[in-house]
Amino acid sequence: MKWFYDFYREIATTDLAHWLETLPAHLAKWHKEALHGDFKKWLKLVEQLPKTQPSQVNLTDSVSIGSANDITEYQQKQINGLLKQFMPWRKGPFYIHDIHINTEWRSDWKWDRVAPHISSLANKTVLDVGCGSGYHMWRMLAQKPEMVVGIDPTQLFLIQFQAIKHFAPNHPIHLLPLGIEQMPALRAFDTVFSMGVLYHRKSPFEFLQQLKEQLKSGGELVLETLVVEGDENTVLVPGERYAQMRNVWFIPSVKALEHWMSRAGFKNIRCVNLDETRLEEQRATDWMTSHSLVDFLDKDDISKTIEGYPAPLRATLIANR
Ligand SMILES: Nc1ncnc2c1ncn2[C@@H]1O[C@H](C[S@+](CC[C@H]([NH3+])C(=O)[O-])CC(=O)[O-])[C@@H](O)[C@H]1O
Repeated sequence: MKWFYDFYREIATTDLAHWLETLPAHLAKWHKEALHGDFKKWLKLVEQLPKTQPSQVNLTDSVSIGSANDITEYQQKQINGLLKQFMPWRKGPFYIHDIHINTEWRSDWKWDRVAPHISSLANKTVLDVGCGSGYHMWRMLAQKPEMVVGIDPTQLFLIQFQAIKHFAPNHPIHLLPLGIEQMPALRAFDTVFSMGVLYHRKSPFEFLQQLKEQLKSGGELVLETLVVEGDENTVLVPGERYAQMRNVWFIPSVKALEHWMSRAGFKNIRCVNLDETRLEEQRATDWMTSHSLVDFLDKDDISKTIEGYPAPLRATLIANR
């Protein structure tokens, strides 16, 4: 697939070149499987997006590409209709020629909590593990890194990412449909982000190790995850569901997570932000019309999930390899 060939060319002469020993085989396998389902239909729809010439790309305080004045009314309707085919849009918001993709999550609020605490990304090589539709990668790009690479195994997120990238194609930003477990130990990234993924992993220590193996010596890990109140020995392992999510395994306290990170060999570990998820941050919209946070909390006491666990509390921790 052309997207991936472009990426191979871009990394061939960089520290990421080792990746080419495994990546083509993983993507070839993925491609064979993907072309059976919805992905094939989505791919055709992405190709129907009209080519436009955006007059501006603003990534500093939003992800905003082009304005309505750059295109005809007909094109705006066409773009809107095609983008709606990629619902549900969960992570954003995006503004494409003034079409507001009002996503379920205000991912910009998470970025506002994280960004003040990270080292500058200028001229850096950056990995975002579990990047979703790539919203935060676009915001990272505003700091002029050398390259931003995201990995996320969810097909719809790859399509949403490519739909956005269609309107701003010439930026060093790539999404690959991989899980972290498919990554060789590259030790080549200056900064590795992993936001909203740790609690989905069955083995958090293995996950921390996998993140560490992507970093250069001295490189920075930015880890954002669900936490609970408690001491070094407090960890919530919920039942089948947590806030209706099925695949949630470990929700540690900040102290426990710091301890885990230290055992995994990270240095200079610090928690830079702690925040309760507000109902306004995750809600149903015209672009994601099904259930959202309000339906996942106890309606008589929103400090609890409907399963009776503490409501989502998220922490950002930063550390170095
Ligand atoms: N093995 C895996 N390897 C990599 N990614 C994975 C894996 N398994 C699942 N994911 C991906 O991790 C992301 C988690 S969402 C966070 C998005 C963004 N970072 C955010 O901070 O808003 C949070 C949530 O849905 O709870 C999804 O996009 C999965 O496809």
